Amino acid sequence: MQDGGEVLFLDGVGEVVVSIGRSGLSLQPLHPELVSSCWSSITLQPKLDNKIKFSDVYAVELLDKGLICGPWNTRTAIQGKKNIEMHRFVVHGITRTRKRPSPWVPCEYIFGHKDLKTCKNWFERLMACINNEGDRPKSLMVFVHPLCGKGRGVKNWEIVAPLFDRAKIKTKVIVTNRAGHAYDTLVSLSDIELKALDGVVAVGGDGLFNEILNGILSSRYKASYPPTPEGFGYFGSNENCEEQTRSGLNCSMPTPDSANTTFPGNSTKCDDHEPLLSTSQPRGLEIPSLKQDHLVPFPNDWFRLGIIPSGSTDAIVLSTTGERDPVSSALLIILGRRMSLDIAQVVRWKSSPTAEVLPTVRYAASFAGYGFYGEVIRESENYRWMGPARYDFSGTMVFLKHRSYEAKVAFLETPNTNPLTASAEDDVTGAQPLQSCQRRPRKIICRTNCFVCKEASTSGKNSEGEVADSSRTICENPKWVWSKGRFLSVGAAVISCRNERAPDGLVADAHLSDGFLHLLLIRDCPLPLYLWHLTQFTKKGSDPLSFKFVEHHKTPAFTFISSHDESVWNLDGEIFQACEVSVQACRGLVNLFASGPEV
Ligand SMILES: Nc1ncnc2c1ncn2[C@@H]1O[C@H](COP(=O)(O)OP(=O)(O)OP(=O)(O)O)[C@@H](O)[C@H]1O
Repeated sequence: MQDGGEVLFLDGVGEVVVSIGRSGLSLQPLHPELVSSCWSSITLQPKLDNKIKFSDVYAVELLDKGLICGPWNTRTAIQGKKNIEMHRFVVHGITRTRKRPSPWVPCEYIFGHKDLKTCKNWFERLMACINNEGDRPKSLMVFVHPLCGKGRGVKNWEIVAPLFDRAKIKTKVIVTNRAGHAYDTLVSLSDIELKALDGVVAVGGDGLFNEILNGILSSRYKASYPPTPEGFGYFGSNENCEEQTRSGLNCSMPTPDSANTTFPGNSTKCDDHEPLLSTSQPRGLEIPSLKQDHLVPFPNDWFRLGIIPSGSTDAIVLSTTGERDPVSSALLIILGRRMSLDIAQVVRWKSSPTAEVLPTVRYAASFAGYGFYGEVIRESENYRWMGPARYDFSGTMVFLKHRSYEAKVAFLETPNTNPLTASAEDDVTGAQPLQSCQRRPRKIICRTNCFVCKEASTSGKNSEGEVADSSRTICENPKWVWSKGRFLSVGAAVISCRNERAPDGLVADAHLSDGFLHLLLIRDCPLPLYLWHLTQFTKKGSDPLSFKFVEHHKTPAFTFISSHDESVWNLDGEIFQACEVSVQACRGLVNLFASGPEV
């Protein structure tokens, strides 16, 4: 190779001078007059940029000797293309599809040279450059849910698996055979085994992702339970909980006996009706000890979770990438994109008013909802045979019942918790007409490189790359605010929860890692008004939270108490029976193979 680059043949372009820079390859066609713009419209061939960034190259391969096409232009199309047999190597990159700006598709640049040694030399140098791109995963565990969506899990994995092979990423693939399979596998994985992985990927929907999240965190994340308001809590009555009072907040620590009494495989005592619990086999699990030093503490800076969207809603993927495209998501994983994600820690104190107090921890990545949201999930279980259409059907049924629930909610007010809608006292009857709220602040939408999330995540890192656990010290001068009455629903969105029905999500300006929950309290109101509110979610750019019967509070934590017998919550689309819960946002608790929504 000479200074200033080397002449190689590029398939469809002809001779180009190729040189390696710090961040990518530069290409200069030797005969630009011969290069037609239409060559790039051939599938897999990218628009000819003068630069191929290493951060966008997901694999390099040496090919057998074969034909390389000359410049692809109108003249060659008429006269016939001049193909030359050469030694070849291929650079696999990504490009955007023409129709929409966002989804990524793989593309390839095939280079040729008459000398095999030259090709090998280029191949090795490029491999070294790609390997220098930090953060790319080398080993992943992949769970494939064969029945998710309309049975798309296996098919989607078959589509993207060759990309992982090409990128030389080792994948241990497990096709789940029951609910709870992924959870059990991850809980029983030793820390040494987990440490050998760069991440875990769900080929499924939000439910499989939730299972993986809980499987990873339940025994490895040790933190205080969420703060609770004065007068609430079972610290005296439960020997398993150590009372802690910090900054005027009640905080209790999960203990070996209490922290992990929740999910399929490790529930010792269960008064739930969660489908996961009934289908998994209970088994004795090692209970994590607080004194045990985990090799994989959470939060940390390296381990990541990924999703290849294949479910019926895929709200987590849509909210974190802006797309619902298995190939784009696979490329984000392979290229090692990273962003941190807040997680809601949900502690159930009681599953029903008469049940004994048994703190049970669950984690949710997108949403925790009660009332309407919980009922829809419970009802939809009766209509599984309908497939994803069951949500519309049961949603309509539950809507028509128009049930409201007596409940008390206390949330932490912080300087960031300015009232985003009408105050709780504004409308006790819930029967006021629609009115726009005057005080709603300007929405800052979370996007790729979001400055709001960046600010939050950089403030909590220590020198060893571990992320300081910031979820415990929530705010300096917290104040609990109570909201009581009859609610149609109570929900907490961790992220925007975009989905195909709600293009802006439940909360358009929710951020992926700012450390806050968006608490939505929907007070009882006449059915037509409730319908009006719900239909606003389906319209892009509308403001479904600007009704007087809707309270919207940005808060780090809240506590909920209902005396209703059949209280069910919806956690990331999965059922969770609970009448008393406390919830907190754990800022940046996990990392995701994503770079934020490009919306
Ligand atoms: N092989 C399996 N058979 C039955 N259920 C499974 C299996 N693997 C995972 N599950 C469970 O199925 C539930 C739904 O999974 P997921 O959300 O990934 O798919 P989905 O098609 O979006 O489903 P849903 O519409 O029920 O939310 C999860 O609780 C998951 O744990």
